[in-house]
Amino acid sequence: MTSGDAGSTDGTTEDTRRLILNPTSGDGDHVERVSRLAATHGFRIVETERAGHAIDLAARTAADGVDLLAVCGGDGTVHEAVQGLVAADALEDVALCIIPAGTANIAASALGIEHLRDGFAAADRGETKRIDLGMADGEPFVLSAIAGLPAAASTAASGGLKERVGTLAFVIEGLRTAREFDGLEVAVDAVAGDGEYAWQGEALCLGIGTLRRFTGENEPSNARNGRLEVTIVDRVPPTDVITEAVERRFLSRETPHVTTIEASQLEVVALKDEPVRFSLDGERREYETVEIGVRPRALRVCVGEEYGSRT
Ligand SMILES: Nc1ncnc2c1ncn2[C@@H]1O[C@H](COP(=O)(O)OP(=O)(O)OP(=O)(O)O)[C@@H](O)[C@H]1O
Repeated sequence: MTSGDAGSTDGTTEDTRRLILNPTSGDGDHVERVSRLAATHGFRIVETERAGHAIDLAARTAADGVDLLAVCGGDGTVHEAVQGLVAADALEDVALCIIPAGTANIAASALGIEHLRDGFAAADRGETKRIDLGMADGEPFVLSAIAGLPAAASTAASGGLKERVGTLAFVIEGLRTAREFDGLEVAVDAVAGDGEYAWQGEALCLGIGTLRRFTGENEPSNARNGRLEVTIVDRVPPTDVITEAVERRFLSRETPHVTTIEASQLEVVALKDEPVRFSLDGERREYETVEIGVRPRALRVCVGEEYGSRT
């Protein structure tokens, strides 16, 4: 195994497949198994040694001649690896394959990769798709940018709840876990398909999704239309949100307190003195003003068979 700070290849082995391994993600019991699978599937491993390390490790892959980068960890590790590829301008040279070993693994799951083995199988099948990349003030995100709910809520809502009420389940889960909640006073200006869209007021939450969707069916987004799914939930009592989530799911009805638009870019401005706290793929960020856009189909990813046949 190569240490995290190892440089490029030693010249004696072909190193076009590399795997960044976060040994601390999930419950941390995946290292041995992943090491064995990586060897079988021809990946050279580099382990992360600290938070943020996957950014540097990914940034140097293209220069080292890597064309397939596997990332083993959860959504946070994937987020960092993509940051590294963007920083090195390497999105065209290096395809990404997620090997799920985190707590929630929302990105892997959205791409049809549920288990470690599925990740390696996807790498071997070699089918890649181009997916949209969200950008928040220049920082890429794969899944979503969420404001207004505690960070814990931006991980997956429980499967059962999601089955019952659809993708808005994450809001309900957030309300359940929030001990105190201040609301979110923001102005949102978006460029939508049919013109400009402006919203201002107090929201319960704001969800901006690429691979992740917040309303509609339980299916994940295919993240290939060059647009962000923007969902604004007004500040209303939790019971209203639950009712509306159910109405949306089962009656496909537009509901008064949940606004969904598709936008190619938007600006979010905090209307209070304090910055707005966002979760970018689960990583915490704060902004007084943030420009959020999308780079259409900028990221090449390996996909599971089911995703491949669906899109
Ligand atoms: N060697 C390391 N030591 C400590 N922290 C690390 C190390 N390598 C990576 N990290 C940090 O671990 C954090 C959590 O990783 P990640 O989000 O991938 O897993 P998770 O939280 O278990 O899963 P998920 O995000 O899917 O719920 C990341 O923010 C990353 O910066």
